[in-house]
Amino acid sequence: MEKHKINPVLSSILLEKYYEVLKRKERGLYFRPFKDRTPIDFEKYLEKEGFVIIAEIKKASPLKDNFRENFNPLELAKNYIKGGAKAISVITEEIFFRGSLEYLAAIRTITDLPLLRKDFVLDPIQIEEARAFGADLVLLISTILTKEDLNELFKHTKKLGLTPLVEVHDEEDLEKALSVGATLIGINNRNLRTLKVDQNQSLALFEKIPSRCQVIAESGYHNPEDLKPLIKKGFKGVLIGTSLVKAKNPEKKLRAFREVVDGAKT
Ligand SMILES: O=P(O)(O)OC[C@@H](O)[C@@H](O)c1c[nH]c2ccccc12
Repeated sequence: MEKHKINPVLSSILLEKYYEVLKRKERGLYFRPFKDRTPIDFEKYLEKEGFVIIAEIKKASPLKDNFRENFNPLELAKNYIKGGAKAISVITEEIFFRGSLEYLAAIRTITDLPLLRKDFVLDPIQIEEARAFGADLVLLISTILTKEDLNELFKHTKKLGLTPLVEVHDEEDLEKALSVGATLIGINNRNLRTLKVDQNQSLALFEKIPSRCQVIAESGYHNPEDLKPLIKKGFKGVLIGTSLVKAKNPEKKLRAFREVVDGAKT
């Protein structure tokens, strides 16, 4: 696939998002349950934590419908908390991932852990939503944004007191992220143009990131042993979705990942 040809699934998602943004702008944002809450400074939080596991609430994906029977986002979040998650990522995209902003707000009522709004953010109004529904962090995906848009969204996120997690997949994405001043970077092992996952992507791209940045590895982690090379290299954390959501016992699965993290400390 040519570099700039966007995957048809991704272009459908982006089209849906433009439409959602238009609807939101027309309707306005009236329900703002957490508008007075002070968000957590996630970069400071990371400095005092060791390697963190960010556990993701992910009902489905464009490639796989419903990862678990009887999906209950609150139950899952409780399992993650008991299993030792240091932050929770909540996918809020509704059509392809079957997520919801409601899940985000509901989870905020049961925990003080940092929460990430995971969506395809194209417009500042989505950052206002994230803040209103209890998020601390917002994912900004470098691949789908121009440098100008990334810059505007990055500044807006900071202005609202939230932390931008800028997601990159390759050097071109990274160059954009660094040019807007990103200091918290997520390397997605999944190429959003081909949808293929390669764990080596994180390890390779890490080398190109200046040491002032804190780096999180994202996607495709199923085996606890896979965290060892990340910890050794100096990653600050990992984002895990599918393997936890699919697990019979997500709390136990998370504990297995945690054991590798705790073991690496000694
Ligand atoms: O389910 P996985 O392979 O553990 O991956 C989680 C997370 O990295 C993935 O859901 C993700 C990373 N970047 C995204 C952007 C949009 C939607 C989803 C994502």
